[in-house]
Amino acid sequence: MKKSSVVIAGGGSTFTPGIVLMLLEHLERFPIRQIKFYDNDAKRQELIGKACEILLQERAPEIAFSYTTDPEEAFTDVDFVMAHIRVGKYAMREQDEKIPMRYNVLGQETCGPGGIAYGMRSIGPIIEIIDFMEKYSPDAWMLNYSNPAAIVAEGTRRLRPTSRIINICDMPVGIEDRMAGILGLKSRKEMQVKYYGLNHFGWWSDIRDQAGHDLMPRLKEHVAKHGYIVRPEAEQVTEPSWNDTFAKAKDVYAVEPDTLPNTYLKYYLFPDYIVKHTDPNHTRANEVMEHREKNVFAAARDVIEQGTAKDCRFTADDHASYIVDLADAIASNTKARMLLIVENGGAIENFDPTAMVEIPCIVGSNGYEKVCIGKIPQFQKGLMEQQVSVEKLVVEAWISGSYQKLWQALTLSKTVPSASVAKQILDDLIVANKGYWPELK
Ligand SMILES: NC(=O)c1ccc[n+]([C@@H]2O[C@H](COP(=O)([O-])OP(=O)(O)OC[C@H]3O[C@@H](n4cnc5c(N)ncnc54)[C@H](O)[C@@H]3O)[C@@H](O)[C@H]2O)c1
Ligand SMILES: O=P(O)(O)OC[C@H]1O[C@H](O[C@H]2[C@H](O)[C@@H](O)[C@@H](O)O[C@@H]2CO)[C@H](O)[C@@H](O)[C@@H]1O
Ligand SMILES: [Mn+2]
Repeated sequence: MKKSSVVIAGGGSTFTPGIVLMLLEHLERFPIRQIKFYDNDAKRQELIGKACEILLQERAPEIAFSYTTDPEEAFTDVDFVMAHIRVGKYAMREQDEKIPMRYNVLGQETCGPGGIAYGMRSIGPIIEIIDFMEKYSPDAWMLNYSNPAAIVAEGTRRLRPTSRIINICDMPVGIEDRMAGILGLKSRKEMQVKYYGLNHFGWWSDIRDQAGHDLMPRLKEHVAKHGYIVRPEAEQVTEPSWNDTFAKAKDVYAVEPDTLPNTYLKYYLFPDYIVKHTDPNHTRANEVMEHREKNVFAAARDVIEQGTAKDCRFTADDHASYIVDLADAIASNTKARMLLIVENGGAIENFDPTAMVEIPCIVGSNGYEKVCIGKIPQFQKGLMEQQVSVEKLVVEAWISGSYQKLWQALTLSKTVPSASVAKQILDDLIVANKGYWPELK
């Protein structure tokens, strides 16, 4: 079996050690000869790089390993680019979340004005990474987690339409794990799902077991009472803010009980509730800096100080397993059915063919084939048309440097109450994002 070479772009990410652990766990089915890290922040990447160097040396010394900020070194001789960059890092995520709250509008990493601001920062650097890949390893595939995936995907569709990039999200598989828990199944992989929507904006319309039995009725009964909380009677181990999100799915489901919702729909259907329950001075970015970032970097420091990764506290979850499954599906032509963010092209019959939608695809060595969804209901179609227009306007604004288009994008977002509030938020975001956004005229 051919051994693959992988570069992780955003080497200093909190998710990098998890991906390394997952790659090591799956060497039998997805053999690796080389792992490289690439980041534009040498200092941040060095800690994760040094710790992973020790881990790899102990667990798989045959795998060549290096980390660098030099694009030529990073992108030469690779088969897969696994990208998860955060342009502006947590400091800018904090701004994205706090600025809209000044106007009682929700502040979120990928939804509403925060997601729009993040999108405007991310398009350029993602295109730069695609160009590095195509220059130094033209046959490679880029598997992209970098958010906001919906806007990034539309940006790549417009600016690099023939590039070998696949955009993905781990939220549906995270929810599917919970569904499997609710149903008492061993793994989400025992379910075959039909799902459609935009990224962080979708619905399950059909879920069956391997024998073809409909699992939706049992799931609906549970979600109607408990949302996606698997065992409501037990103590919850998930962070409280995520726990609230999984519980709130109960209310999101009540609005449209024919399907099961992605948790992110709460931001669009209950924005007033979100604003009311958000501390404008301490948002999710603060929580992540105080917990995940602190813990991952402390774990890396421990490995470096002790000179061994024997008892290291790195962990891997769905995020890691999903991207490794995707790489494996391409490398080994597994024809796995996976949710990907792809150009609609008629897969959702009554929806814009140029929209980037999240739907099941069959993945193999030639890339992916889309599963046909057919017609979607009016409620979902209406919401998606509004949201996809926001995403398209953001990309249009980035390409043409248009203040007007970005103002329209913010105005059209279901999370923003009026054009005047949209303008005030936009003007604050322009100041905060100086140096990251193209100049708008
Ligand atoms: N698609 C999904 O479902 C999903 C799931 C989880 C995380 N994510 C995304 O993964 C990314 C990483 O998340 P995190 O919380 O670990 O962030 P993080 O800040 O810990 O890591 C991001 C890394 O990207 C680097 N970076 C920023 N700009 C860069 C550039 N232009 N070139 C190279 N490197 C660059 C930073 O220096 C940093 O080390 C984010 O975009 C996040 O939104 C996506
Ligand atoms: O607030 P954060 O940074 O903790 O999470 C934001 C991301 O949330 C989703 O990813 C989750 C995933 O669903 C869960 O299973 C686990 O792997 O953690 C991830 C990150 O915490 C979402 O899909 C991402 O797009 C968001 O960036
Ligand atoms: Mn996601």
